[in-house]
Amino acid sequence: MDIIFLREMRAETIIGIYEWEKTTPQTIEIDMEIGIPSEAPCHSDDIRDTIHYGAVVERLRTALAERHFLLIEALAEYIAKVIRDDFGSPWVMVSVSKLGILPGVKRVGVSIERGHRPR
Ligand SMILES: Nc1nc2c(c(=O)[nH]1)N=C([C@H](O)[C@@H](O)CO)CN2
Repeated sequence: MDIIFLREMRAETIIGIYEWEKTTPQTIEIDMEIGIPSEAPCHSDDIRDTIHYGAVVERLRTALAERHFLLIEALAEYIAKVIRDDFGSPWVMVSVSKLGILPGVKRVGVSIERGHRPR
């Protein structure tokens, strides 16, 4: 399967289980691997045959500005669902990191994989 990857996308969102986190936006970092439905764009050279990565980023930035989650797990699940349902990806890997939230830890996060990845 061919994969589009996006690394270290930063976004502002309300995320967290503690009271201060429910009012203060935090910067999160998102890494994505997005399976594309076919090899067609490699041959056609046509953006209509693939997933427009700019459209993914725009869609997620809008959603993250509006949606609030408690857990990074739930946020990662939401992102995976958007990519699969709205962009038609058969397989995604999504990692969400919080930066500098724990003393002595540069970043902490979760990675999830959804859908089927054909060999
Ligand atoms: N597995 C998780 N553990 C924790 C989460 C989380 O989203 N998933 N969140 C927090 C707090 O919001 C924390 O990031 C604030 O310091 C704690 N543990």
